[in-house]
Amino acid sequence: MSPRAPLVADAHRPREGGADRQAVQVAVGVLIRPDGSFLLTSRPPGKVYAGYWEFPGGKLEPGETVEVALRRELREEIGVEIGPVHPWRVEHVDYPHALVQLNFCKVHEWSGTLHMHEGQQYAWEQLPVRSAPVLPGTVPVLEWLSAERGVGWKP
Ligand SMILES: Nc1nc2c([nH]c(=O)n2[C@@H]2O[C@H](COP(=O)(O)OP(=O)(O)OP(=O)(O)O)[C@@H](O)[C@H]2O)c(=O)[nH]1
Repeated sequence: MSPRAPLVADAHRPREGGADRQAVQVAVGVLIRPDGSFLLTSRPPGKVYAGYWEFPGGKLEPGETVEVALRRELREEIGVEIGPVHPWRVEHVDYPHALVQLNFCKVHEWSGTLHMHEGQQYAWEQLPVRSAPVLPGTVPVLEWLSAERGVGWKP
């Protein structure tokens, strides 16, 4: 099966790194509470798409697996130690600033108290989400969750 074509964000803007740039690997956590609510965080000031809402996570460092990177990112960014990591979906997004491969993982167990170490905001969300705007690469995840839950919702 051929890989799905990347989602293209801000198509009118030039692509940094040219057309054949390598995908940057990103580990992303979908933290889900027993009542089905899930955690969204806002991108910190100073980063691309600052203020946009996303699932917490970040880029893999050299030699890291997705799981190792996710554990590190969630410890660093939101102050929790996560339990089992369940790989869920992979998505490519072609942004002006980078081509990214988003490795979404579900997480149902964690310890520690949420603490936003980078000045983010957070929200435990249900569908349809109230937080806005949502990062382009995050929108499909909300559609997948809607489909899984049988909730008719389009952004
Ligand atoms: N964490 C996260 N990143 C996402 C999501 N959707 C999405 O397109 N991305 C993209 O994936 C990339 C993640 O990079 P990042 O800047 O958050 O990673 P990082 O924390 O390692 O940043 P830094 O080390 O550059 O400061 C960004 O290009 C971001 O736009 C999402 O739901 N969560």
